[in-house]
Amino acid sequence: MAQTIDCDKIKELSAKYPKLKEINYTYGTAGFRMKAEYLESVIFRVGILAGLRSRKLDSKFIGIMVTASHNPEADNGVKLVDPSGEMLEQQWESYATQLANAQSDDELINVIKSVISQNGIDESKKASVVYARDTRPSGPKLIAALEDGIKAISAVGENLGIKTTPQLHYFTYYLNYCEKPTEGSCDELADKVYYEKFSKAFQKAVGDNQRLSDIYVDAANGVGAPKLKDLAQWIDKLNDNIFKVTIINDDTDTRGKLNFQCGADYVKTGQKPPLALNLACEQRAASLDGDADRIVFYYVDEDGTFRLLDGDKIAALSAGFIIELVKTACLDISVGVVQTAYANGSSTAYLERELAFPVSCVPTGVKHLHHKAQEYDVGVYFEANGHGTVLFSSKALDKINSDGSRTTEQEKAIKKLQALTELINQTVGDALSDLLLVESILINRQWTFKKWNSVYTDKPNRLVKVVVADRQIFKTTNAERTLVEPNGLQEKIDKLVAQYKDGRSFVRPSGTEDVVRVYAEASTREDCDQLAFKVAGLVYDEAGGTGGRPSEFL
Ligand SMILES: CC(=O)N[C@H]1[C@@H](OP(=O)(O)O)O[C@H](CO)[C@@H](O)[C@@H]1O
Ligand SMILES: [Mg+2]
Repeated sequence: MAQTIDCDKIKELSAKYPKLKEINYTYGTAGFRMKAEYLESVIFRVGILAGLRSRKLDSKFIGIMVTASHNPEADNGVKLVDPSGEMLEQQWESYATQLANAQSDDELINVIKSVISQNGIDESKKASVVYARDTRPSGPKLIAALEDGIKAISAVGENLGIKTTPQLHYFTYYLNYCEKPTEGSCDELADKVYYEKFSKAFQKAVGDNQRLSDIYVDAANGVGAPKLKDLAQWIDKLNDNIFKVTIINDDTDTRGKLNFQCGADYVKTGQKPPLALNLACEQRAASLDGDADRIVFYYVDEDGTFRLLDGDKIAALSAGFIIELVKTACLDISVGVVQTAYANGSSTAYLERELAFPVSCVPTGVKHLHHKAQEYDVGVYFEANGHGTVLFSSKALDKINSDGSRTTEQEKAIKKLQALTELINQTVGDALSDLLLVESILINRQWTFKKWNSVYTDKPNRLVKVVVADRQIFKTTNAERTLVEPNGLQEKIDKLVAQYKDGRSFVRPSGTEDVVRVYAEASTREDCDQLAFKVAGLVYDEAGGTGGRPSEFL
């Protein structure tokens, strides 16, 4: 008789992690994310769900990442990763929410049984999961809860220890689809295959070109610091004169430092460098976030102005380079770009009008961008905040990797494209892979940051948070650019927007924080700030603002 789930074992282990009655959990854009102390029961149950998903998918490894990315150090979170390294399938997000909210152990068992029957899961199959965490102090305790969940569902778990989120995504794919050497721990192997792959591809992508000036990388005092250090050493071993990086904010030991006044989110939101980084004119710098899946670049120009090269600029740089190679190689491959409403209006205009790319706008959250990008032969997607990657379809890969008689120039372009397909982490946006991608393009083009920045000029923009009593009352449509509810609010926003030249503003509830976000852009900084302030004030006054009313920008 086929083995069935061991309800007693589940109940016994679950008793260690009772659900907090008052909390309603939701698997949102970033999985589950909140104060770490509320997460033990959730993470225990995520272990169970991963086991079920693995059984459903022929015992393939399911990935689990424990991280809260750019959130404050006291927060934590968890995300599930599907076998090919992509984000969890949508239907299973709702199972995750149902499991997390089961109030009693009996209810938990019922949800498990219902997932099993709805999916026709063979309970006797082997279940395999692979998991990692970032550097947060709450990580070890949550990993212990996860391991109990894995045990409860009788799955086999591979612990990768401390990794970046994209490393976990890549290694989940690797375990399922690449040949795995038998010796050595998975923890070490995950680092080795990652460093080897990306350092070699970088070497290939830069070719014989001259290196550029040194670059400072702010690692947000997170996991990106040790991993980038190792990766840079691997690159050095292949070519010690091509990439000189100085890592700052690399303290992963001192409490309270993670993401504090540093990191990609701080820099992008504040449009200023991390604290304690005094940039000389045109000194190149970049910031990662706490789990190293996002990156933004920046410098200060002659008159002291801070210049941010965000996800939109990364998309423009990479799409522009790729299309040039595709054209030189005379390949019949379409390249499209996917953005969200937060993309700067100038970037969309540049991509559509000057580079003639098809550009789509989708709701916030990488999964939406990723899915849309899969519709192109080559899909370039980046959120403005610096999270993104490039996807090469199998059609594109076949054409890039096929043999044929070619001119020397075409051959060179093909080789570069091949190198890019290896250099880009196609499972998910990856700050370290994106850093190398940008660096290799700039090296090929011999471009300074200033030159890169000059491809188009960002419209002044502003992102504001408004705290309201209930953000769930905000409902949007049109890829989140239009409010449907609260009733009548969109018309009022439209009236404000119409008062500003090139004005654009939209309002949506955050999926990761208990706030409503207001975005505004206009042709001048003054207009933009005024528009953002007015829309934020409108939201506060008309939709249950609490705490302080948004203040004007100084
Ligand atoms: C404006 C903004 O940057 N929003 C971020 C943020 O989502 P919100 O739903 O806006 O809280 O976190 C997401 C997950 O990291 C990221 O995908 C998204 O881009
Ligand atoms: Mg992140």
